[in-house]
Amino acid sequence: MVDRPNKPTALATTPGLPPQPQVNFTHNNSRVSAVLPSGESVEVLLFGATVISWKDCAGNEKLWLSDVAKLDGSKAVRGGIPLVFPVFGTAPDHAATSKLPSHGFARNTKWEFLGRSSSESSPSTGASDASIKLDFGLSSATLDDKSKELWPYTFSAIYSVTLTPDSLGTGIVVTNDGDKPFECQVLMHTYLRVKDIAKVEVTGLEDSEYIDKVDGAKTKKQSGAITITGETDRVYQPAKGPSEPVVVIESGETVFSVVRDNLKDVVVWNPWTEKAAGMGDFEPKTGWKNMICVEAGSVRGWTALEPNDTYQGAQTISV
Ligand SMILES: O=P(O)(O)OC[C@H]1O[C@@H](O)[C@H](O)[C@@H](O)[C@@H]1O
Repeated sequence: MVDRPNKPTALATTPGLPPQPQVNFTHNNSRVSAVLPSGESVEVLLFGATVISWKDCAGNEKLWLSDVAKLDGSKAVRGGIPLVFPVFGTAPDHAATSKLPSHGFARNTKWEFLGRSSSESSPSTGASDASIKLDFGLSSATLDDKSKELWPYTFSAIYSVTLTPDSLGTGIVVTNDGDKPFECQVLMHTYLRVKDIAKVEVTGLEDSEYIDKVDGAKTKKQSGAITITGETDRVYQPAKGPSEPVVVIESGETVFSVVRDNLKDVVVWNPWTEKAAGMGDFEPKTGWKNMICVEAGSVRGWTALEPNDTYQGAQTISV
């Protein structure tokens, strides 16, 4: 080959364009992470398409992740945002899903990375407003044989994780690709990190009915803001509709605001002392003080999909 002394060298960035979001594959391609030019980042495990980290531009972690969470695909992740599909908890009375593991197979199955798309910073202003969307796919064609046997429906799902400088969005699109109808439930089981649960209140669910899973599944009505003073496991039917934010306030300051699109229910969960002590993958044991799960989903009743029907649901968590 002839050596060319004046050969052009590759440029690290295109001149005139502000820096763009970066995507990296790590841990033997089992994780995908994205960093915005403004410094915010997100990391997603292909196993379960589980978001395991979301950091602000100063590197502060926004999600709670157990110190001993299994990140090797041997168990659903304790923390981050596990995706619950096609059943919430177990449903012994729902024949089609009764045999599935608790919270379904999506959080226990390796998803495929489908690609990224980004919106760029404006070259004219040079503003750091770039965002990135990472897409993941799961379908009956790639599901393991055991799950296929337990839930013999033909489906495809695309899960999108969108990072902007001040928000994280997760959204799912499920399509019935088969010739028989199926029913499903969906939930984004988000573990939000807080400094001290004693100083936390959750607003936006005032006057909403909820099923109290720690009190014999009684139906109750929320009066005022939610505070956490013991084991809490509630399935809310928000009275104000999905665009009314569910807000996590700590020491009087808003720390998270969750807006839902087509996810009609909200689960609020904190295991408190005893339940945390009983979970082998929950560390530190005092971790319940630093987390609150605010889980956007569609879990009261079932979403029925006829052949070719599509269901879409999404949440945006702003900081
Ligand atoms: O331990 P898992 O299967 O991850 O579930 C954690 C919690 O998830 C919540 O969504 C449920 O409402 C709780 O009942 C459950 O305990």
